[in-house]
Amino acid sequence: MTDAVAPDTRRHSAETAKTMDDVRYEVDRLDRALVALLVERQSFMDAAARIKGDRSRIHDRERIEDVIAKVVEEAARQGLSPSIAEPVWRKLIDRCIAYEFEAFDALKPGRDSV
Ligand SMILES: O=C(O)C(=O)C[C@]1(C(=O)O)C=C[C@@H](O)C=C1
Repeated sequence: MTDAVAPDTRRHSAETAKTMDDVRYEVDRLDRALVALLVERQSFMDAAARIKGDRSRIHDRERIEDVIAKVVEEAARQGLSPSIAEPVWRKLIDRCIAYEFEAFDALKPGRDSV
């Protein structure tokens, strides 16, 4: 009896993919991995909502530009197109801020600041 996991014979790289089924199998696999990373990122919005005492600190323009600058630099280093990286992260942060406001208000109803 072995507990070895059977290799996934459908796996491809971008170079070995021959059909759109091959491409979509990989895109779906990567999307699942991205969702898992975003769930982890989202969990830190819950933590930020818990830690920030003042509702006005949720939207932090200076930190937003710091995050974007770091992402754009890392995207260039790893080869992600800047025309994907910057707008995707701006939208992601925008949605994370909305989520953080909801989490803050659920945790601290009626609290504008402490
Ligand atoms: O760094 C923070 O203060 C966060 O809450 C995280 C985050 C982000 O999504 O990266 C979200 C809200 C802030 O306005 C800035 C950045």
